[in-house]
Amino acid sequence: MIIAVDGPAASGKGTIARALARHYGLPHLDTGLLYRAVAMTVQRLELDATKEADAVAACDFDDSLLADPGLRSDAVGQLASVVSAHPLVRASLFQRQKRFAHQPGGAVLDGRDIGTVIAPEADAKLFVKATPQIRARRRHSELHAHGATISYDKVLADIRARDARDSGRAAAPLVQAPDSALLDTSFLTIDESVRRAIALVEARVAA
Ligand SMILES: Nc1ncnc2c1ncn2[C@@H]1O[C@H](COP(=O)(O)OP(=O)(O)O)[C@@H](O)[C@H]1O
Ligand SMILES: Nc1ccn([C@@H]2O[C@H](COP(=O)(O)OP(=O)(O)O)[C@@H](O)[C@H]2O)c(=O)n1
Repeated sequence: MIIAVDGPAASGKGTIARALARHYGLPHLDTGLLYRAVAMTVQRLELDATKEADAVAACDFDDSLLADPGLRSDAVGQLASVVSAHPLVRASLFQRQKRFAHQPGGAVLDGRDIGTVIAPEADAKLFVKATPQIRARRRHSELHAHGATISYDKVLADIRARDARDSGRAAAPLVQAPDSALLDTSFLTIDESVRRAIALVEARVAA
């Protein structure tokens, strides 16, 4: 079974995708980490994220980078949404994600374009959302728990900027797949979100 989980920054899609993977005994891929790794490589090599050729050169990162806690920073998230707008960057990461989705037994992937581009044939698709203010509060707490000193206002502004870039780009924009189930986590606890997500997947696969 392939499960696609998409949604904007800090909507809870990663938390839900990990829980679904545990529940169904499936491997999970956080595809945002791939774009974050490209962004961090651009940063390290002092390349220009706005230039497609520079961003493509950074796609050749070492997989050990995917475990770097620095990938979770707000600055890397921002830069990830710049490099991810380049069609050749998306093309360069496409096969890896497609292969992961189609491994024997299936997989859970979360990102922005899983249900629309990477695995439009997924058995179940969820689109996770929450208000920008609630997402900013969650991300702010998360960043502070990891030692960052960024303000709530800056996190909210960055989330809004990233939403606009991710939704406004021409290549694989963040958009709800028409055959996906919408899950608004704004006023749900993590446990409630996960229970709701499992129920939505069950309903999809039974249909
Ligand atoms: N329903 C929820 N209620 C409260 N906090 C949540 C909820 N879902 C996720 N979180 C927390 O919000 C933060 C962002 O969640 P995450 O799943 O990483 O979002 P995304 O993958 O969409 O960026 C994490 O610290 C997570 O524990
Ligand atoms: N499938 C994906 C996943 C992430 N991305 C890009 O990578 C950035 C970081 O993604 P992420 O999922 O790690 O971000 P969060 O939602 O965790 O904040 C996003 O803002 C997108 O620009 C993408 O374009 N396509």
